[in-house]
Amino acid sequence: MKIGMIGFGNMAQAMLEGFLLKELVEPKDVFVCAAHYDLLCLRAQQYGVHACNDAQEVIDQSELILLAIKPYQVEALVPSLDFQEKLLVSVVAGYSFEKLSKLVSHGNTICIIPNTPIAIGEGITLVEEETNSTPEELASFMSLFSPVSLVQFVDEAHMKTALILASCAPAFADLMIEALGDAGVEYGLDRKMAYTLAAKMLVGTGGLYLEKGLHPGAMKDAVCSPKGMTIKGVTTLEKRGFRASLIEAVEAIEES
Ligand SMILES: NC(=O)C1=CN([C@@H]2O[C@H](COP(=O)(O)OP(=O)(O)OC[C@H]3O[C@@H](n4cnc5c(N)ncnc54)[C@H](O)[C@@H]3O)[C@@H](O)[C@H]2O)C=CC1
Ligand SMILES: O=C(O)[C@@H]1CCC=N1
Repeated sequence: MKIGMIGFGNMAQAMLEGFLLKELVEPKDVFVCAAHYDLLCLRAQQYGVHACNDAQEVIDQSELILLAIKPYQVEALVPSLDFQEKLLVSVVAGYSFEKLSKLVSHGNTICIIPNTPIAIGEGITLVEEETNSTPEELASFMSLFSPVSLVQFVDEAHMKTALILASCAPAFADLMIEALGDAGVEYGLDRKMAYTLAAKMLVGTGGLYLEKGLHPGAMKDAVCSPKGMTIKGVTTLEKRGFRASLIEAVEAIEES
């Protein structure tokens, strides 16, 4: 399948890396454009994909088009494009199907929110339930995204909350890896090893939940021995409002 990417920043490159890793597309079948052509050419060369002059050229060359520009760039660009009855898959946060499809000429639309771990085939892709895509188009979309991510269909009312947990929270996890890494370095661990331990701990703890389905509180209790080491850290985090901070972070985005 020939795929196009309008916008070739962090999210587009993460998706492309996942698709290439799982051999879902070949670089010669990928067409990309971005705001700065010279920089685009350099990045496109790194992946072996085609750099196009503009978004219309991307659409001309592709069968399925991914829209990966910033939300504030959508109104100025999308209405000027002719999608030629091809499928547009938008990753733009804050653009529901109802809002985006009004701007799309001659093409069906699926609104999704992926997350950056899609680059290693461990992503989450939230898909807004409302779409005008055909069953064939939906099957094409699934063939691309299900090998690289957990695909979850979500109603429009809950897309924002789901995207905070799936797509914003990787940044929270990164803060945790960085902070635990700093603490490890403070006590003499090599920095790379400290980050690796923290990162693998997050992957394994998440995996344990997904595999066993235990309550997170029960998983925490299983680590805390009576009068042991872990409970001292847990009670310190509770006094400092660790869980409340995470809840407030979600609320801050939700209410923005
Ligand atoms: N970064 C993330 O983790 C996630 C991002 N998203 C969504 O992905 C979209 C892109 O975000 P990022 O990749 O993080 O931003 P970015 O700033 O890294 O990339 C934006 C890209 O759009 C290009 N662009 C700007 N104007 C253009 C135009 N007129 N024609 C063609 N390309 C143009 C820029 O050159 C750049 O390549 C946003 O709408 C965001 O809401 C969704 C889920 C997660
Ligand atoms: O921060 C943002 O706006 C984008 C959307 C979700 C993750 N990154």
